[in-house]
Amino acid sequence: MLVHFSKMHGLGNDFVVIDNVTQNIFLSREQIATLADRHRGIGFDQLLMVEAPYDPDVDFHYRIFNADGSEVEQCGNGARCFGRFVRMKGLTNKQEITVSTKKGTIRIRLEVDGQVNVDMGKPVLEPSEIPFRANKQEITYIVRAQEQTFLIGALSMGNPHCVLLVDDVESAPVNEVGGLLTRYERFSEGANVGFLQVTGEKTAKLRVYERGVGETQACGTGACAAAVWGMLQEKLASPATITLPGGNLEITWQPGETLWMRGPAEHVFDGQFVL
Ligand SMILES: N[C@@H](CCC[C@H](N)C(=O)O)C(=O)O
Repeated sequence: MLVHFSKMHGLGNDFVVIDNVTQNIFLSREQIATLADRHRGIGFDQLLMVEAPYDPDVDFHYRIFNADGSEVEQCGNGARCFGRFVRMKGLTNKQEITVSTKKGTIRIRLEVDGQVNVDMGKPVLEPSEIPFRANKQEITYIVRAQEQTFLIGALSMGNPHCVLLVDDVESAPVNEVGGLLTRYERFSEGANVGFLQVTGEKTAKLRVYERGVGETQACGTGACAAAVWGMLQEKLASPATITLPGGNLEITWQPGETLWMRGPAEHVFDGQFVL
């Protein structure tokens, strides 16, 4: 069987996108991990599946798989590529698309300048919903892992995030500490680990060690989570420009409101593989 796909990226966070509205594809965890291999497969950080809606109030359903084959709840850079993909493939002619995901519904707005703005929903701060095992309703915690102590922010954008404030993001131990905290026991589902350096009232730099992948060029939900954490601590103001290794995202949020994430989405090539 031939599977048609598009290779896309959002700030270098790269994807294989499969139209499962007109195709009927099932991939096992192992098959996804093999396809994600950058030496023996196509190579990608996440695989995105565009599906027909289950709910009549939305336009599409969106499934997301990490490079290790695990299915996850949300992907911000992927959401922008999803919006560009469904328009490019003629699956919709709408400028604003409503999409259900494993955790919640997002709204994707295709703007005239080519940027894509996504209503990512409300950040979740309750520990029981992150899912972070803590009993206090706070978002900054002191945690100990492998005899080291960290001050972390823990919150969810549908998927779980941990954020650490650093003085210099370039020299931050992203692989070492990211690799440790992504599996930290109090995150029952694991976590994406962001290293945030605030550089101005509305600017910050960020590197993210993604759960199920490792460090990526950019993490959209990571930028949302880090911006929210910075704003709640009054270290950052909205709208904030978050600079990731792959480029900039603009995050607009006020407490109690839904969060908007704005940035680019690029198509690289179309291809086919045999299943
Ligand atoms: N790259 C993504 C996040 C993808 C999922 C993440 N690795 C997880 O396991 O939650 C983004 O742009 O948000």
